[in-house]
Amino acid sequence: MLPPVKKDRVITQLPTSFSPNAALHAKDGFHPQVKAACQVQKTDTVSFNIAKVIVVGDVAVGKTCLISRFRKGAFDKNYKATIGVDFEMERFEVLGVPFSLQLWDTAGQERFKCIASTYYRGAQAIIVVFDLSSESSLTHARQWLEDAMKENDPSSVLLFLVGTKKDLSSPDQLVQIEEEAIRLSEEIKAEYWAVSAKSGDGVGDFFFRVASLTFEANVLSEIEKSGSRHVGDIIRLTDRTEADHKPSKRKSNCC
Ligand SMILES: Nc1nc2c(ncn2[C@@H]2O[C@H](COP(=O)(O)OP(=O)(O)OP(=O)(O)O)[C@@H](O)[C@H]2O)c(=O)[nH]1
Repeated sequence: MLPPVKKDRVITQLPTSFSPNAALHAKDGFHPQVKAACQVQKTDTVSFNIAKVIVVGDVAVGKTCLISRFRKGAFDKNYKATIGVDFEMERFEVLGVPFSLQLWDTAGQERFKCIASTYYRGAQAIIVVFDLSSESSLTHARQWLEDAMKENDPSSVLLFLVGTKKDLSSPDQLVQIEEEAIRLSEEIKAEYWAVSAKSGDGVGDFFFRVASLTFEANVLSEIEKSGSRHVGDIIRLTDRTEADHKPSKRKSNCC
């Protein structure tokens, strides 16, 4: 039996995007069909609803710190490279329905890239991270995205472009790099966010947005697949047990 979802992980409304290109993603709230499906479902019939999220980007851009800041509210200034992939699960409740994000933190180091890429498949969201104080990490973002997309269906994956280490840049430096980041995010149809794992700025809002949008996409996809007119069945159709989604660390011979 899983413990109840923490009170500060309860989502009742679609969080606003604080992205500078928010207009691109503006929505009044959750899709009406999603709200209807959630209203009639009985939470005791629901076990787990899960979205796989992969986090990619250059070495030391701050992928691990971004996840730790949200999950543990902590920031570690010492760099410890991710070896291959790390996996974390964060539980939410969205519109009364238990929902989890499987967060796959992949290594940015070239020598681990091959191992990490074997975990890209089946993602519902891809978070491409770059460092706001490093132009080259933004230039490489496109390649990270292309590699991650090779393993996924572009029509069903949500994309986020996240600039980290906002605390390190002056407003003038930020304007310059953000211009390019916003241009890229519009081109690849990603939501752009600027955050700091050190101060926590934007981190919570960002993950709440990821959880809400992936939840909504999951339910809508089930509605479409089932063609069901009985919205009460939708949530039950999307039920997946946590056990069904336990990652199996596959061995790879590719590196
Ligand atoms: N000032 C500042 N430093 C940060 C921030 N986020 C991460 N760092 C620092 O950047 C370094 C790398 O952070 P990580 O989170 O380990 O980077 P990573 O992208 O996971 O690295 P790999 O696992 O090698 O791919 C660490 O020394 C962090 O303390 C931030 O928001 N602000």
